[in-house]
Amino acid sequence: MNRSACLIFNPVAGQGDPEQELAMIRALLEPEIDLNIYYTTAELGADKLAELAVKQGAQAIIVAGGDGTLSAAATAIVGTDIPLGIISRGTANAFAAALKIPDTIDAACQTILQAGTRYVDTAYCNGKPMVLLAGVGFEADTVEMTGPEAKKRLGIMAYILAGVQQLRNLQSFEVEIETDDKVIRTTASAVTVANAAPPSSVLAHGPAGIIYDDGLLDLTIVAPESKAGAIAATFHLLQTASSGSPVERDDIGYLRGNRFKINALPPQKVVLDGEIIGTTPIEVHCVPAGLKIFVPFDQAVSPVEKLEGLPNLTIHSKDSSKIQE
Ligand SMILES: Nc1ncnc2c1ncn2[C@@H]1O[C@H](COP(=O)(O)OP(=O)(O)OP(=O)(O)O)[C@@H](O)[C@H]1O
Repeated sequence: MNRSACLIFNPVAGQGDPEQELAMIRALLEPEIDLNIYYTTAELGADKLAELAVKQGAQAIIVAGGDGTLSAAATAIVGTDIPLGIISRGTANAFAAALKIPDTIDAACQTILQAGTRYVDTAYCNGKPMVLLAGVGFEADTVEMTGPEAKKRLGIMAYILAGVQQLRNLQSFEVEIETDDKVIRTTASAVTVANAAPPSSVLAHGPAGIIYDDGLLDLTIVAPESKAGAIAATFHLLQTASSGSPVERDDIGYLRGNRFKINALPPQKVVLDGEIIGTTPIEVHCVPAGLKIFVPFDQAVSPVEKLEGLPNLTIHSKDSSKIQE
């Protein structure tokens, strides 16, 4: 019997030809997977469609769109244990880059067909699901300056150009960061809390590598004192992001934790997985192993437990004395 999956397809994502892209996805997947195809519309987003797929008991959910579509769908999928297939068709495709999964349609479909999966952490920021990162300050201002027209015209360059423009009027703010065991106060231009981050999200790359399955979040504080310092700090972060080594500058700090409360004065804009969600304060906490995603074979992790299917199975949780059947 064929596998089955719900395919959530955004017909306006990215700069390609959606009809051709859908035809390619169907040609690659349908010989082995029965697809139930849902199209996103301006009114009916990927979050609602993924919610419907979960309710209908989908065996797997495949999302074909940009980061916005993926992020919305993830809202309904976190914690369900339904495997998520990612077919990136957007501008930045930060999810694929951060989670180290292929970003071409062909390779993404092959990855789904191979059926290897692994768990990745997710997080919640002010009650909203977060797969990648929350940026306070500089990054949020950059995203706000990058309009849809510029994205269509320039692709990823639009973000870089907005970032360079933003450096000209670099603002700093007072920030208070609270973890489970300490309160940190400093002056900063950008604070980024990352669960996973592509190399292009340079402001997230203070620590040596952002680990997306360690049950922890990585926080980076960038606090340059001048425009020249900001350029030098950004360049240093670019290097550490590509080499996987930690930063070594006084104006960049980092720490790991499973939850952070961040307050800023004056209040700062906040970008969550590429979308502006409002202003500080924010509270972010990690959801260890919140999503199960299809990954290429060399990254797939064998499950550590398989009990379902055993006869007369009951599992007693020692914590809550709950019985799962
Ligand atoms: N049928 C549709 N018509 C108009 N807008 C749509 C439709 N389906 C989804 N959308 C909108 O598409 C946006 C999400 O697009 P998405 O982020 O996936 O692609 P992108 O902008 O090309 O990529 P990226 O996020 O990488 O820049 C959402 O704002 C959503 O409301």
